[in-house]
Amino acid sequence: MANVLRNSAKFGFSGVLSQLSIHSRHGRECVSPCFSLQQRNNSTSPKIKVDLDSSTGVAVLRMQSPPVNSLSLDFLTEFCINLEKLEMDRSCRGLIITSTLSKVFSAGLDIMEMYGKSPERCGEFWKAVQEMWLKLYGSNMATIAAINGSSPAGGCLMSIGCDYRIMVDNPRYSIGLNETQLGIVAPFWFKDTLVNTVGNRAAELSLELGLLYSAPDALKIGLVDQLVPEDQVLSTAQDTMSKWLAIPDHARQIDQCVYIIYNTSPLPLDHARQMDQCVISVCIYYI
Ligand SMILES: CCCC/C=C/CC(=O)SCCNC(=O)CCNC(=O)[C@H](O)C(C)(C)COP(=O)(O)OP(=O)(O)OC[C@H]1O[C@@H](n2cnc3c(N)ncnc32)[C@H](O)[C@@H]1OP(=O)(O)O
Repeated sequence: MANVLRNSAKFGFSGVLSQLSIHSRHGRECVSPCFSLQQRNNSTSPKIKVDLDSSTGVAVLRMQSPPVNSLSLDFLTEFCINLEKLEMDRSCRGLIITSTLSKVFSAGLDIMEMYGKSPERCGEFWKAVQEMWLKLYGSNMATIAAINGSSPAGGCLMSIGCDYRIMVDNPRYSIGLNETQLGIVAPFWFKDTLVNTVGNRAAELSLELGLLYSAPDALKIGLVDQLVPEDQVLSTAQDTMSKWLAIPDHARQIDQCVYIIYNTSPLPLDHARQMDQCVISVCIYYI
C-alpha cells in the first residue's frame, strides 16, 4: 500500500493504473495502449470535438456522432485519443463531457459492434471499451458529465466514470445500466463503478432489474448529483468545475486514487483485463 500511495502522489491515479497495466504479473512489458489506439483511428469525420480554454484550464469535449453517439470502435478510439492528448497537456486541469445531439447524451455501446463480428474484432472492440473506462475513471483531470439527454448502459458508464454529474431536468431523459433488460449482463467493473456512485443496495436493484431512471429519479438515488434546466447545463458545469479546480490537484487526485483503489475490482491489472476480455468476447460472439 505504501508503494501505491507513493506512486499515486507521483503519478496520480492514472499513473498508478498505467504502472499496474504496463507491467503484467509476470513482469512482461505490454504494448502501449496509446500506440494501438493511434493506429486504429480510421474515421474520416470527427465524432468528438474538443475545445480547451487555456485561461481556465478547462476543456469541453462534445460528442457529435449522430444519431445517438453510440460507442463504436471508431468512436471509442477517437474518444481515447482525445482524452490522452488532454491528459498529457499540463495546461488542462478539468474536462466537461457533453453531447451536441438533442435528446441523447450517449446510447451506450454500439449494438452493431456486438452482432456478427469476428472474435478478433470483438476483442478489439472490448479492449477499447475497457480503455475508455480506465482513461476516464483514472483521469488526473477533474471530470464532469453534462448530461443533456438520455444516457443508457455504456452512456451511463461514461457518466459515472466522471467525478460529478449534472443532468438536464427533463423526465423524458433517462439514465441507468439497463443491460439485463436487453438479456445481457453488465461486467463487474460497471457494477463497481455504480456501487461507488449509488451504494450497494441501490446498485443491486438497479443492475438486477436493469432500471432506467428518469432525471428526477436519478437524482433521488444519487446517480446524478444535480438537475438543471436544459439551457443551463453547460454554464452550471463550468461554474461547478471552477469549484473543483479550487482544490489543489494533487490533493484531489490522491484522495480519488485511494478511494478507487479500495473500492474497485482489479481491472487495472493486466491479467484481470485479459480475463474480462475473454469472457466478453465469448458473450458477444454468441449474442
Ligand atoms: C456482451 C456484454 C456487454 C455488456 C455491456 C453492454 C453495455 C451497452 O451499452 S449495450 C447498448 C445498450 N444501449 C441501449 O439499450 C440504448 C438503446 N437506444 C435507446 O434507448 C434509444 O435509441 C435512445 C434513448 C438512446 C434514443 O432514442 P431516440 O428515440 O431519440 O432514437 P431511436 O429512434 O431509438 O434511435 C435512432 C437510431 O439510432 C439507433 N440506435 C439506438 N441505440 C443504438 C445503439 N446502442 N447502437 C447502435 N445504434 C443505435 C436506432 O437503431 C435508430 O437507428 P435507425 O434510425 O437506423 O432505425
